[in-house]
Order: sequence, then structure tokens, then C-alpha cells
Amino acid sequence: MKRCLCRWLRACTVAGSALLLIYLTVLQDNGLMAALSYGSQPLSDENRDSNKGFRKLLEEDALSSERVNSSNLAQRLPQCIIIGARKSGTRALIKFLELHPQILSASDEMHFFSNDTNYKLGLDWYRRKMPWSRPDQITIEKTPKYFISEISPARIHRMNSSTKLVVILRHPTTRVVSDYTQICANKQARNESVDPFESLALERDTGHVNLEYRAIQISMYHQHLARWLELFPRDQLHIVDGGNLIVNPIVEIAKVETFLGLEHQVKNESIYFNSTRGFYCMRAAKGRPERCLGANKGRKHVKISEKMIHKLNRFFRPHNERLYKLIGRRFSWR
Ligand SMILES: Nc1ncnc2c1ncn2[C@@H]1O[C@H](COP(=O)(O)OS(=O)(=O)O)[C@@H](OP(=O)(O)O)[C@H]1O
Repeated sequence: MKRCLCRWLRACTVAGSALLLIYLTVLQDNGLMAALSYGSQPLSDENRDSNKGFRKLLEEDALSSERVNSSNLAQRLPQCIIIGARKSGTRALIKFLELHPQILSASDEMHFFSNDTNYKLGLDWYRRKMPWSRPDQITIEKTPKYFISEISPARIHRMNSSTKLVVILRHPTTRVVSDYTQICANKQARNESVDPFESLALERDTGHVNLEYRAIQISMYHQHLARWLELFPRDQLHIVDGGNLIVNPIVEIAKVETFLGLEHQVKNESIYFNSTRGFYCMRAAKGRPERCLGANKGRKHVKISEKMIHKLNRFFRPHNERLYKLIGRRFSWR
């Protein structure tokens, strides 16, 4: 009886090993082994792109590793991402949206899709940075760097091609000055010298607008948006008017609520105009103190000459026209 059991166990082990071998060979043929090794040994972008099976699996893997806790909450990949643009009101936008009971946001800018080191940590790492949410809630992340990052559109599309995108745009010249003001403030805090605006914004030899200056590049909105619209349909991208968000936040938030398919729950009563700050702030509510954005938002802009401002406005005009054509909508930027 004992000998019989031993023989039976040995036969099972041999058969099991053979089956495992066949299974692994099939997986390898289908390119799925690559996917299984994801996380421990990240693949290069090239390999990922050449492996269609991997893409699909990456999505499925991401969905299947959603772990629901005992209160029926899970950390979900964002269904909506605020992709930028830097210094256009991205922080105010996400903070106002958080007033909606069905919207939750990651606590920080994740720089996941735009930063190779972070991206290699994998979708599960990214998911674990997300807040715990109910199935009826929407998770949002904002990283303004995504807007100008060449690789981010493809990576977000690969995560989930139905991700909703929100971009907030502000008058391009005002955005450049805000950007410069921020760089100056950061440099001054580190006791570093600051280059005069003109020396950055204009070419030294010709006096033309300097296309190499990053702040100028960011404000040529159509160039960046074109990349996103190559992959995402126009109706999956909502554009917030950054100028209007400052003066009419509820109007802009209501449009985002509609875009996300949510009821309008962020109301005038939730915010108030703080005349000391010169901006709208959030009223205290259940479990949440009254709150304005930090002092690094709404800084007094560095004074730039009228002549320089006119030159920049003139420079951006044709770029704005290209933007309007691309998005099928105009802004009243002069
Ligand atoms: N309610 C409220 N409170 C404070 N600030 C507000 C608000 N609404 C919009 N803004 C504008 O947001 C600008 C900063 O944009 P971002 O948050 O995108 O900046 S960042 O890229 O994340 O650093 C910031 O730009 P600057 O005024 O140039 O500092 C603000 O004008």
C-alpha cells in the first residue's frame, strides 16, 4: 500500500513538471513571460512597444491587482489626469475638485509617466500612491510636467486608453511671467543669482523671442496638445480656462464635473473670495479646515516692461491661432 502511494506520488510529480514546462513554453511564445517578469525586471520602452500582448496584460494586471479592503475601498489607478500646464492653476483646480464627494486625488504630483525612474517602478507602485476610494468615486492625479513630456501620452494611453484628460491653459505670456517669477523665487531662496527676464526670453544676437527658453516653449500650447490628440480623441480631453478659474472657479469646476459625468456638487457655498490673498479659498466643512493655497501660488509677478509684454503677445498670437484650430475653441487672449 505504502509502495503504491509512493509510485503514485512520483508519477504525479513527473506529470506536473511536464505540464508546467509546456505551460511556460506556451507563455513564452505568446510574449507573456515578459509581462510576468514586469516589476522585478522592467522592460525597455522599445521592448514594451514591440510586445502587444504585454500592453494588454499590463492593463489587465493593473486592474486585477486592485485590492479591496474590508471597508470595500481600493486604491485605483486614476481615471482622470490633470496633465498641466505648469503655472496655469493646476493646484487650485485639483483642490476645488476635491470638494466634490466623488472625487479623490493623489496627495502629490506623481511624475510617474514623465520620469523613467518612477515609471520603471511599475503601475502597481503608482496605484499604491493613490487614495483609497469607493467604486463610485473618481481618482484624479495632477502632474503639470506630463503636458510637455514626449513619452507621457503613450504611457497613459497604454495604462488605459479611456483615461480622461484635463488640461488648464492660461494666457501664454502671463504663464511665462508666472513661470519666471517662480524660478526667481526658488533661486533667491537658495541665494543664487537670477538672470534678467530679457536675457532669457530674447536671443542675444537677433533680439527675437528665444525659442530655446523653456518657459516660452511650454506656452506654445498647440505643439504639446497635438501630441496628446494624436492618441486621445478630442472629447476625452477637457480644457479649463485658467484665467476664468481665478475669477469664476465654480463655473469652470461645473464644466469639469459634467466632463466627468458627475452631478454638480461643488457650490458657491463651498468657497469664498479672500481679499487678502486676492483669490478664492475653500470654506471649512466637515472634517476639513478652511484653506487657501500656499504662498507659492499667486505671487506678485516680477515687473516686465510693457514693450517686452507686447513682443511676447505678438509672438504668441499665431501660436494661439494654431491652438484654437486644433481644439476647436477660442480664448480671448490679446
Ligand atoms: N484660488 C486660487 N488660489 C491661488 N492661486 C490660484 C487660484 N486659482 C488660480 N490660481 C493660479 O494658480 C497659479 C499657479 O498654478 P499651478 O498651481 O499650476 O502652479 S504649479 O505649476 O503647480 O507650480 C497661480 O499663478 P501665479 O498667480 O502666477 O502665482 C495662480 O494665479
